[in-house]
Amino acid sequence: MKIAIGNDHAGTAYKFAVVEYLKSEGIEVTNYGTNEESSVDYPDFVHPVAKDVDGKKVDFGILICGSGNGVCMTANKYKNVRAGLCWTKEITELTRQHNDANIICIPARFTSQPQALEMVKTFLFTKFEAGRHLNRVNKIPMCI
Ligand SMILES: O=C(CO)[C@H](O)[C@H](O)[C@H](O)COP(=O)(O)O
Repeated sequence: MKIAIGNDHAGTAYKFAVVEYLKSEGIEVTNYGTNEESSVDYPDFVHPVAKDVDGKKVDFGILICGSGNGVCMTANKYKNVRAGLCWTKEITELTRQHNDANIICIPARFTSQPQALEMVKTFLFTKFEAGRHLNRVNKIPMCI
């Protein structure tokens, strides 16, 4: 499995914890996020992740900022990206099972670090249910 990860200054500490977990599992990860806690602009660290997911260079993306919303909005500009904002294990399961999300967006300022790690594990290993959900996911891209 190949993963791309990105974060702004609000997500730096959580990013390091997530990368450590991924590496301990033998998962290949490309880190596009800032490694500093000084203020940066989140889109600069989202576009490379979204491009890799959009171009199917990686299986999944992980994005972390303060609220999770800015990274999510940016990533969802890409045609083949389905980025889901997750704040509980259950929401994370649903974003994979029902929405076939390929990027998880984590709000570092509104989740604990153990919770963020639990969500990452859940996201990577929960399968899309397809069926009725596939019809709906296929209707997401804009037709205009
Ligand atoms: O919400 C965000 C983007 O919508 C991100 O959470 C940023 O991390 C947040 O905006 C950063 O805020 P700061 O006051 O500049 O640290």
